[in-house]
Amino acid sequence: MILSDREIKAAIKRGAIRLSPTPDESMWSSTAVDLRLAPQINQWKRPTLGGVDIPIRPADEKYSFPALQRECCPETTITDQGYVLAAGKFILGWTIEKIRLPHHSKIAARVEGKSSLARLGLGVHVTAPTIHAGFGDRTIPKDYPGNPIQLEIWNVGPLDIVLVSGMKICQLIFESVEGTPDIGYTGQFADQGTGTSSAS
Ligand SMILES: O=c1ccn([C@H]2C[C@H](O)[C@@H](COP(=O)(O)OP(=O)(O)OP(=O)(O)O)O2)c(=O)[nH]1
Repeated sequence: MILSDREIKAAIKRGAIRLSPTPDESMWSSTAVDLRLAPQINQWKRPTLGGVDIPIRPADEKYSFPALQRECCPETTITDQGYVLAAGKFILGWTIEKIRLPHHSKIAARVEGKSSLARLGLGVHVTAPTIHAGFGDRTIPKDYPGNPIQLEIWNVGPLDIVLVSGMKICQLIFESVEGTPDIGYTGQFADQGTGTSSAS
């Protein structure tokens, strides 16, 4: 079941969802909360060894997706003039907001686009919107704010689109999970955005 704004705020209050910084009033709608674009973006360049072989990569950290991202997806910063995402281009971005979903809280989320941007051809993920129960919750300290969400930003429209740091870029939809998951989120992106993984 999708949580209403009231339920999301109540969950934040009791610590079942952590979202920081706290969204301002302009970021709320009835069943979602907007998130903003951080200044750091990453652009893919071709790997030196040719194609990408993620499906057959050994489970060794040095061959992992985060390692590939470190090697082939250098970071740049959006300037005050903004970043022009040309028609047909694809970059990775981050949300300013960090999120933590304690897995015992039985809440998961989905990151989705905003219609006003989608109508221009701007997308924020490529078929992978799942934010797992337990995301951002691997680090134990109670006051740990969680991790940012990485956005797969693409422009399929005919116009170049200027991305500005701090703009509302996507929205989060929260869902209640039936039953308590056995495990939290321990996948390869568990530490993303913390400075300890490629995706930071
Ligand atoms: O647009 C998105 C979607 C997901 N995530 C984060 C939250 C999610 O909990 C985690 C893992 O997502 P997913 O399960 O889709 O990744 P995977 O490719 O299956 O990797 P793994 O199995 O290691 O988790 O990545 C993002 O940062 N951005």
